[in-house]
Amino acid sequence: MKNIIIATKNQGKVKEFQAMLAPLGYQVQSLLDFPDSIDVEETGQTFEENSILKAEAISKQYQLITIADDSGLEIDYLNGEPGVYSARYAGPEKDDQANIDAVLKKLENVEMNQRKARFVCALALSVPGLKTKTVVGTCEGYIAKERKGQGGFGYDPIFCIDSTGKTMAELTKEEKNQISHRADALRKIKELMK
Ligand SMILES: O=c1nc[nH]c2c1ncn2[C@H]1C[C@H](O)[C@@H](COP(=O)(O)OP(=O)(O)OP(=O)(O)O)O1
Ligand SMILES: [Mg+2]
Repeated sequence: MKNIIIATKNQGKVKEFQAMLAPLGYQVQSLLDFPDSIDVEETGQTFEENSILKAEAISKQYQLITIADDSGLEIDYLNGEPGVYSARYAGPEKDDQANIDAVLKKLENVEMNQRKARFVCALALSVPGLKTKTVVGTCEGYIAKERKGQGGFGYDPIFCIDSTGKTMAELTKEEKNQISHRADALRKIKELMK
């Protein structure tokens, strides 16, 4: 059995990594299983920098193979906001509903053709003693005018996928894990893990 720590406390991410990595024979743990894990401040300017900070701190603390995920939403009309501030867009409480409200408010009266956006996921793979590797995955879409769907987490209820017009929250778990930014990044990092 191959053990791996996902350096996240986000339950939504944990479930997706478990669903995507278990079929490959990985035993996935997260920081929810390590209550004494150090709190890593996300001081980077990019998703990639933040993913490296989180992966290296945790792989060092436990001397285990670690993947960290730093991800978020980039909205063209807002010049890439909320970007690396996605989790804290409406304040330090990291409240998904308040974050969605903040985005919808900023895009009030903005036409459909100007609501283009993408989810971005940077993954950093840190193996004790080796140089950290990173990959970036994306998923293109646009911001809906209102919430739709019950699945997923974070901004999923207002993120429409280009091809279907459904929001990410209207997809099944299996569908999301085929097309998401996280799935895209994971496919790339699997190549590096071979
Ligand atoms: O598939 C997704 N579907 C919807 N929203 C998403 C997704 N992926 C990231 N997001 C949003 C959630 C949060 O607002 C931010 C991540 O922030 P980010 O710092 O990477 O994660 P976090 O603070 O929740 O947990 P942690 O740092 O412990 O991994 O982007
Ligand atoms: Mg975070």
